[in-house]
Amino acid sequence: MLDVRSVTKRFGGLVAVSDVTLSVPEGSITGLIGPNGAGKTTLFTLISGFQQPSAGTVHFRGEDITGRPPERLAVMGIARTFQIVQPFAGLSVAENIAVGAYLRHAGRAEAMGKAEAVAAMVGLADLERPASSLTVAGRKRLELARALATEPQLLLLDEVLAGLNPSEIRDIIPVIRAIRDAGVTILMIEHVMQAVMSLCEHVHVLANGRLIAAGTPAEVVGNPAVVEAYLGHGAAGRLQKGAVNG
Ligand SMILES: Nc1ncnc2c1ncn2[C@@H]1O[C@H](COP(=O)(O)OP(=O)(O)OP(=O)(O)O)[C@@H](O)[C@H]1O
Repeated sequence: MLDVRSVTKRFGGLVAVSDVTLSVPEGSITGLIGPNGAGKTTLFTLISGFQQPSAGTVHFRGEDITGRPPERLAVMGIARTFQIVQPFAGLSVAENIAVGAYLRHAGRAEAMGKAEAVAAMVGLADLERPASSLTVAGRKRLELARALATEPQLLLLDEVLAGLNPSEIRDIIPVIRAIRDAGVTILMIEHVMQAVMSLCEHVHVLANGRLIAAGTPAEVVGNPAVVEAYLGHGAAGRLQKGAVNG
């Protein structure tokens, strides 16, 4: 469904994303992991049209979409969430979700109807309350709902679990799986490995802007290059020695 080919993004002298090639199969939940500053969010901004790549191309369903603006990509069926959740504080929960629904439903009644259906799917109740009164977990669900209300085929999730406690994470994992089961392909940036392990069929690992590993979650967490990217040079060897000695 999505093909990222040799994509590079430079900010002056800094290469935030360096020659990254990856694909996301239709119907999958694909993970994108890596240490802080690896270039994950930058790669999302390039796929979703918020920034232009310095080099490389992005194809969606075989069509070159490189550099197209986010609003055109939304119409094509690509939606994203943001790491820092910023609901319209003066609007109700339902109205916030309807903002996304207006993409495909011109009338208020229709957009609000769509918002209610999406809210039920992500487990948001009490839709008339102001969005500003939601807890962090509620805001994360709202962020998910706003993107879903645009009726995407491809959903890019940027750390939807960040800031949640373990029981909130356990509660939202089935919601993400249900979204995929409803026909939405998902590419997710995630630091919570428990979620990556349970949700993703395939994971790509970025470090210093480069793709350093790809495979099933079990394969990548056992990959010495991945262990070193997270824990520092020589860590894989030290861990192995510790395991043998211990
Ligand atoms: N607009 C920008 N201008 C200059 N440098 C930037 C810009 N956006 C990102 N960077 C730099 O690019 C690198 C990659 O950042 P990015 O936010 O993509 O990493 P990340 O993997 O998403 O990190 P995290 O897990 O902490 O969110 C960092 O060094 C960051 O400081």
